[in-house]
Amino acid sequence: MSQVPRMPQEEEEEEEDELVGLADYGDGAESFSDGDPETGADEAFLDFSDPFNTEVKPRILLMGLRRSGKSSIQKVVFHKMSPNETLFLESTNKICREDVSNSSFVNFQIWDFPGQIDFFDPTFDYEMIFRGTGALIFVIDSQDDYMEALARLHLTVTRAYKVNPDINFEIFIHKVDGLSDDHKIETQRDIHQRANDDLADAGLEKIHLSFYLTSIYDHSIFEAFSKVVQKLIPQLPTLENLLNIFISNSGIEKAFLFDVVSKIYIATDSTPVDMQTYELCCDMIDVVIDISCIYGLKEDGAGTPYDKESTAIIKLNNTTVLYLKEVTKFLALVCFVREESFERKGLIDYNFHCFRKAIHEVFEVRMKVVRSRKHQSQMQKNKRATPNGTPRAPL
Ligand SMILES: Nc1nc2c(ncn2[C@@H]2O[C@H](COP(=O)(O)OP(=O)(O)OP(=O)(O)O)[C@@H](O)[C@H]2O)c(=O)[nH]1
Repeated sequence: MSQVPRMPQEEEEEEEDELVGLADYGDGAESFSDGDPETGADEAFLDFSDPFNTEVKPRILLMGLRRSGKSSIQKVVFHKMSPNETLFLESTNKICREDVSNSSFVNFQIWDFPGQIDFFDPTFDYEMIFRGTGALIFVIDSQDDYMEALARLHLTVTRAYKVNPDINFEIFIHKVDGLSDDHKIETQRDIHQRANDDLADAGLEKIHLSFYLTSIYDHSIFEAFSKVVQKLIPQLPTLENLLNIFISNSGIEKAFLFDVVSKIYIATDSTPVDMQTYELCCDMIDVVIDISCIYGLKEDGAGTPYDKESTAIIKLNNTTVLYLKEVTKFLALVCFVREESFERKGLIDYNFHCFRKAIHEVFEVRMKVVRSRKHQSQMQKNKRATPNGTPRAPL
C-alpha cells in the first residue's frame, strides 16, 4: 500500500501498456503492486498465449468509508482469504491504492478513501483516476449507521460522473449476513431511496445506481462482482452467443465461463442462473486448484496449478456431471451435463474445441486493434523525434 501519487500523463499512458503476468493462486500478497505498478510495455509479450492485457480487462475501483469492508472483499474474492481471517485486517488511514492486475482476467484497483479525505486534496489526481475507470463499486456497511456513507457516496458519484459519465456505479450494501431477511430488504429500500433522492435534488437523476446485497460469508459477493464485471466486457453478447450454441449442440444443461482466480463468471448461457449451481461451480474450481497445487506441481514447485491440460469431471449422485476445461490462462468453462448426455463426451469435446477456438478468435480481434493502435502511436512518436532520437524543436 502506498500514498497515491499524482500521475503525469506519460505514466498514465504507460499503465495502459501493462501486461499481465502469471496467475496467482496463493494468498497473493506478492501480487500486489505497491503504489505504481511496474509496467512492462514489451510488445514481444503481446502474443496469443497472453491475450488478455489490460486493454481488454475492465478497471474497477472499490471505494467506501473506513472499515466498510473493501480490503476484506478484495482479499476474499481475489486471494482466497477465508472470511474469518479478515477480522485481523489492519485499517489504513491515508488514501491507498492496490492493484490486482496480475492475477486474473479482471484488472481491478482498490482505492481506500477514508471518510475525512476530500476531493480537493492536492495529493491525488481524481480526474485521472475516474477517466480510466469502468466501474466504481461503493461499499456501504449495512450494519453501521449509513448516513455518512450516503453523503460520501453522493460526493463520489457526482465527482466521478462529471469526469466520466460512462462509469457504472455499483453500490454494495455490505455485511448483510448480520441482518434478518426483512431487515435486508428494508435497508436496501431505504438506501436506494435516499441515494436516488440525493441525486434528484442535485438535478442528476439521470445517473443510474445499481444495488447489491453482499457479504463475504457467502457467495453473494462473488455473484455481485460477476455482474459488475460482465457489464464491462464489450464481447459479452458474443460470449453468451457462443455459449448458447455450444450447449445446444452438445446436450449440456448449463455452462459458465469462469475467471479461475476470482471465481467470478464473466459469461453464461441464456438459461437462468441459480445460486446453488453457481456455488457448485465455485466448489469445483476450488477442488481442482487445491488438488493441483498439492499434487500437480513439480517437486521443485515449478509449473502452475492451472494450465492447458487442466480438466476435471465430477459425477454427482443426482445423475448430473460437472465438467471443467481450460479455455485460456485465466478462464475455464464449467458445464452441467446429464449423465446420459455425457455418454457423448466425444461430441462435447469436439464442440468444446470449436468453442475454445472461437473464444480465442474473439479476443484476438481485439488484440489486433490494440497492436495496431500501439504501432500507430509509436510511429507518431518516432515522427516527432529527429534521427538522433532527440525531440524536434517546435516550429
Ligand atoms: N459481518 C461481516 N463483516 C465483514 C464483512 N466484510 C468485512 N467485514 C469486517 O469488517 C471489518 C473491516 O473490514 P476491512 O476490509 O478492513 O475494511 P476496509 O474498508 O478495507 O477498511 P479500511 O482499510 O479502514 O478502509 C473487518 O473486521 C472485517 O472482518 C462481511 O461481509 N460481513
